[in-house]
Amino acid sequence: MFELWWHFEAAFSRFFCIKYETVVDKNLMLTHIGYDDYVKLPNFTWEEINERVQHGAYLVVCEGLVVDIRSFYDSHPGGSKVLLPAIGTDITNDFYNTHENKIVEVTDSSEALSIPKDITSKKYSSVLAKHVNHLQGKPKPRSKMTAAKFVDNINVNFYSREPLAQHAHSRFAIQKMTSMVIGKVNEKMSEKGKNIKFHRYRLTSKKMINANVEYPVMKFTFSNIHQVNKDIYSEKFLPGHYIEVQSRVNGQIVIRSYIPLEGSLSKSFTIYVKIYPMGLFSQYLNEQLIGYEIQARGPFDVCDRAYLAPTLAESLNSRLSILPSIKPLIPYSKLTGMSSTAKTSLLNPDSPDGCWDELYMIAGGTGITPMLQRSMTQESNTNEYAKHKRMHLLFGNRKIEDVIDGIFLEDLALSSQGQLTVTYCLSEPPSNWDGLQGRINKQMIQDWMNMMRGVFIRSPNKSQKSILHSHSIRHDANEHNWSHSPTLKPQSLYLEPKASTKESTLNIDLDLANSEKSDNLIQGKIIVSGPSSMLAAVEQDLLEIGFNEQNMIILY
Ligand SMILES: Cc1cc2nc3c(=O)[nH]c(=O)nc-3n(C[C@H](O)[C@H](O)[C@H](O)COP(=O)(O)OP(=O)(O)OC[C@H]3O[C@@H](n4cnc5c(N)ncnc54)[C@H](O)[C@@H]3O)c2cc1C
Ligand code: HEM
Repeated sequence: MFELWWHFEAAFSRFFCIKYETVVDKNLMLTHIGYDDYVKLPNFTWEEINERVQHGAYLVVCEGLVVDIRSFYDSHPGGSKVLLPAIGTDITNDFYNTHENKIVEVTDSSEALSIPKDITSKKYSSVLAKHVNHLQGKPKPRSKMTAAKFVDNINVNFYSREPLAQHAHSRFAIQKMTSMVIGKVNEKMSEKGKNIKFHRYRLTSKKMINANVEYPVMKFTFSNIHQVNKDIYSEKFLPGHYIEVQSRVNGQIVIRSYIPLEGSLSKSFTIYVKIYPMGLFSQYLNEQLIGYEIQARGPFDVCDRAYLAPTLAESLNSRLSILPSIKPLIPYSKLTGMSSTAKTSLLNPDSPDGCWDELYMIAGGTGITPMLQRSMTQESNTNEYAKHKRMHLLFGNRKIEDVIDGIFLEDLALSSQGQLTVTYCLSEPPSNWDGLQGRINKQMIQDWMNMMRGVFIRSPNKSQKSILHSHSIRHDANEHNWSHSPTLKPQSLYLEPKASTKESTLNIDLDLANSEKSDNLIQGKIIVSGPSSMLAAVEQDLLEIGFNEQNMIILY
C-alpha cells in the first residue's frame, strides 16, 4: 500500500516538475534539515565514505550531506540503473541537473598519442623499420556484426557525448533525500583533500594499440560526466601521476591504478591497459561498450605508493652520514638560484621545467606508460637551457607485436633533435631482428649507458657507432651533432662501477664528480618501470653496476 502511495506521489511530483518546470534551487536540503539537526549530524571523511561504499554501502553525497539510499534505491522513479554508477560520488550536480549538457572529450588526448598517419617505414633507418607491419598488426577481416557491436555503434554515433539521465528534481524529491541523510562531510578532515573523491566518467573511445592478440593493449579514453565541475583537479597530468579507476565487477567494487597519458581529470583522460587473459578488471573493461560509466580519482604521485629511492634533497640530508664517500649532486637551485618547481617525484625538483639533464628510462611492456606521459615526451627545445636535456629509453618487450607506440616513439625521437633516443630489446625477436636481444641484464644496461653517454661526451669510436646504428634511431638525425653535441661534461650521476670489464666500464671521472667545483655538474636519474620480476632484476643490476639508490627511481 505504502509502495503504491509512494509511486503515486512520485509520479505526481514528476508531472508537476516537468510540466511546470518547478526546478528547485540548490541548498534546499540544508534548509529542510534545519541548523540544529545539521550540527548534530556525525562527520564523515571522504576516506570513510569510500571505504563504506567499497564494503557494500549505498552512500551518496549531496550538498555536503551524506545520504544512505539503500532503502530507496529500488524504488527511485528515475530507475535504479541511473543511481548505481553515482554511488560513492557527489551527486549534487546530477540531482539539481546543473551539469553541462554535452560531454567534451579533449581531442588532443586521443589524437596526441596515436600513430602519425603520414609516417612510412621509408623514413626510418632503425631496427623497427623492417617490422612496421608487425607493429601495426595484420588488417583484421571484417567481422560479423554482433548485437553488442550494433549497440556500440548506436552509442558511438548518438549517445556517447550525451549526459546520463538528466532531471532537475522536485521539492518532493528533496524531502525524500532529506529523510535519508545520515551525516555530513568534513572536507577538511580528508587526508588527501579533493583528490580522494571519485568522479564519474564515461568511455568515449577505445582502440587496440599493439598487435598481440594474445595480450592486447587497449587505449581507453574516458570523459568526465560533469564537465563544469570546478572542484576537481583541472591541471594537466604530469609525469609520475597515476589515477585510480573504480567499477563494479560482478557486484563487487574493484579498484585498479593506471597511468593517465593525457588530459586532466576535469575533462577527459586516456589510459593504456594491458588485457590479461585472467585479469579481473582489464577483461571487464575490455568487454564494455562506448558510454560505459566508471569512477576515477587522483592524480597521485607514483612514488607515494611505490618504493622510492630517496630524492636528491633527502639523500643530501640523510645519506651523507651513512655513505660519507659519496659526493651528492649539487641541486640546480643552489647553482642558479632557481626555485624548486617539481610537482611529482619523477620530475627534477631543481629545474624550472622539471626535466633532468640526463634521464635514463628502462621500461618493460606497459611499463612504458610513465615514459609516454605527455610532458615527459614533450619537445622542450624552446630555449637554450632545455636543449641540453637528454632522455634515453631502453624499451624491452617479448615480441615485436608487443611494442606499444613503437612508431610514435620513433617519430618523437627523430623530431627531438637528439634529445630522445630509443633502444629496443626483444626477448623473442623475429629472425631478421637487428636490435638488442634477450632479457635486459647488467651487461646490456652498461653497454647501453656507455653508448648513450658516449654520444654526448665524446665522438663515438667505430664499434660504438656500429652498435648505435644497429639499434638506435638517432643516427640519421643526429650523427652530425656528435662532434659538437652539448657538452655535459662530468656526469656526476655515475659512481664507480663495482665490477667492470674492458667493454663495460663506465667512463666516470670520479675526481670531477667528487670535486668541490660545481659548475659542471649535471643532474640525472634512472627510472625503471615494468613487470615486478623485471624491476627487481634491473634494480639489482643497477646496484651491482655501482649506481646508488639516490640515482634511481624504481616504480614498483
Ligand atoms: C601505479 C600503477 C600504475 C599502473 N599503470 C598501469 C597502466 O598504465 N597500464 C596497465 O595496463 N596496468 C597498469 N597498472 C597495473 C594495473 O593496476 C592492474 O594491476 C592491471 O590492469 C591488472 O589488473 P586486472 O584486474 O586485470 O588483473 P588481476 O585480476 O589483478 O590479475 C590477474 C592475473 O593477471 C596477471 N597480471 C596482472 N597484473 C600483472 C602485471 N602487472 N604483470 C604481470 N602479470 C599481471 C597475473 O597473472 C594475475 O594473476 C598499474 C599499477 C600501478 C600500481
Ligand atoms: C538519491 C537521491 C535521489 C532522490 C531522493 C531522487 C528522487 C527522485 C524522485 C522523487 C523523482 C520523481 C520526480 C521528482 O520528484 O523530481 C526522481 C526522478 C528522476 N531522477 Fe532521481 N532521485 C535521486 C537521485 C538521482 C540521481 C543521482 C539521478 C541521476 C544520476 C537521478 C535521476 C532521475 C531521473 C532521470 C528522474 C526522472 C525520471 C522520469 O521522469 O521518468 N536521480 N528522482
